[in-house]
Amino acid sequence: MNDLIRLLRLYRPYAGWIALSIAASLAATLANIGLMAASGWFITAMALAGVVAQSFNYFTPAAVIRAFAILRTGGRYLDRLISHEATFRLLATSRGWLFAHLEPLAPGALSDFRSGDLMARLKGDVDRLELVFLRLLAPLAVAALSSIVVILTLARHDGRLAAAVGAALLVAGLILPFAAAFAGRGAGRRTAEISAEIRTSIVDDLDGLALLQLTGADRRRFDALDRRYGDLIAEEARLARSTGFGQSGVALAGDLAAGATLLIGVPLVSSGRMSGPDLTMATLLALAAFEAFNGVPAAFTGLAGTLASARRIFALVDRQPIVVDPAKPQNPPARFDLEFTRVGLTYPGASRPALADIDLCIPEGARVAIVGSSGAGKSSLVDLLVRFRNPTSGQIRLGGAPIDQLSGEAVRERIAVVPQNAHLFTATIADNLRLARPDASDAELREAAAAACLLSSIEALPQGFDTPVGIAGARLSGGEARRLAIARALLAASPILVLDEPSEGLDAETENDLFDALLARNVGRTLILLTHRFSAIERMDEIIVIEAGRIVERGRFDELSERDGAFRRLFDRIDETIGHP
Ligand SMILES: Nc1ncnc2c1ncn2[C@@H]1O[C@H](COP(=O)(O)OP(=O)(O)OP(=O)(O)O)[C@@H](O)[C@H]1O
Repeated sequence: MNDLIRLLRLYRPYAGWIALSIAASLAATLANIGLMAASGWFITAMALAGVVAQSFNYFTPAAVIRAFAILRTGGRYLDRLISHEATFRLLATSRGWLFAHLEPLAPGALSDFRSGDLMARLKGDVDRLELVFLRLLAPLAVAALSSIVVILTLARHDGRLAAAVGAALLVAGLILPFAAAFAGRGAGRRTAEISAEIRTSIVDDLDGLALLQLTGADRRRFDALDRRYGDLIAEEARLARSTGFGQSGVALAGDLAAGATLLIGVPLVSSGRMSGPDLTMATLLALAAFEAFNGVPAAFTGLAGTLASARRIFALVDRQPIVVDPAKPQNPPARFDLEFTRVGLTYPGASRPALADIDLCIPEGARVAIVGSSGAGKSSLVDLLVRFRNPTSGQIRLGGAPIDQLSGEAVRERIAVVPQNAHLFTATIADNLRLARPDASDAELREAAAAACLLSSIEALPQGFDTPVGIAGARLSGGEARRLAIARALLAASPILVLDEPSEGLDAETENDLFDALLARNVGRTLILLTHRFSAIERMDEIIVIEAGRIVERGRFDELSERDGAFRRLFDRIDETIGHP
């Protein structure tokens, strides 16, 4: 119930549109009921007049029938127009609203969601939200309001007629749909869950299709998906049976109401308390009133699925971001020295800290390499630096300002990071570069590409900077993709540049050229390298060695190489594994 109320609150900005749509739909439904009833009355009255050879003014009823017919058509057209407009507005804002909640959660608070799952929530689950409005709220309101009009009209003729039809409407409008919804509630919820699971799997499988083929797991995954589709069809069949039970119940209630009208009305006509045409009108009025209830059982059985989708959306919206910006962020500093004071980080649920007692000062313009074996804590350090996470203890300062007093955006504008698997968008090379600076000129793009040793490769392409990079950069080699990501970071012109294994996948010559270019073109800019490669480390001002989350050694390359310490142990190990000179 709480979920339903919360869902209805989402509709509040559209209360006007919803009221308009209900008004148009009500006009069309009443016109339809009126058309049936007036036509019945008219035909019976004409027939009776013919039997007794009496003159009959057919102009007025004919005009009323025409008016009802026009109102019905116009009302239906308006109803479709308004309800679609309201639905699209609702969908557009719901998706925007959900995305606005998602954005501050990335990356930390979303790390346990698969991208397919997020996609399923943003698409399928949001789509289902409209159903409450389109199939439940509006039809139920129209059915209830039109029933009141029908009951009041019948009550003017005879109270028993009104009571009989009212009772049947109550059964058709509430009791049967509730029974159908109760019978189908499990199937409705499971339909939403299985649909979301299938969407998630499809996105995952498509992402990893090449790997699935390589490992021969594609057939197994396909069969598993097929089985889930089988489950979905079975649940939908169950749901359809419940809906069908509800709908046939509504039709039966309508027929029973018409029968009851005749049962009560015929004696009234015989005793002269009711005219023949009025009885036809009352009978058709009762029958037509049930048409408004046709969609109600489906709306009720669909509610469980819609609420399951709403719960999946609320679960996302209710997540708290890992890092919250200060209410009043400080002005960004003018200098860019980095200072870590006794910084520690323990991931939730972890038995040991990923980082502990990190004391580190990187002056503006310094060139520093941070090295350590896999899992030592290098990426965690960078996450803290760009405020993707807060340290569990200690403090980080940028230009003297505690970074938790700065907005995340201000920090990230000043610290550009190129992670190991930097994402490239499915767009052209130029589009990917301009993500960092939309107003960058062509000359600036060329300069950034040259600084990342990528210009000659781009110029060799027939479409140059307008070459599409393929899905997530699939048309580029690993080394090219990495250099494109570096060029993008260089274009951002942030005073601090952090590169995670920038030369991975490059041959020795290109690697050398890349570091020559990076060092020559970024004088004055702080450069932090996370790397295992000697050619890069040798040229850095300082090397910081991390082991199990702690700084265990630091110094210049020649000092550390001579010392029999952690640095030598680390690189002896790498030499053994990759046979580095
Ligand atoms: N989101 C997370 N939740 C829990 N533990 C994490 C998380 N991210 C990293 N860790 C753990 O923290 C430790 C440091 O990981 P980190 O990714 O910082 O290492 P790294 O030095 O960057 O490794 P690599 O060179 O392989 O990228 C590891 O033990 C890792 O398992």
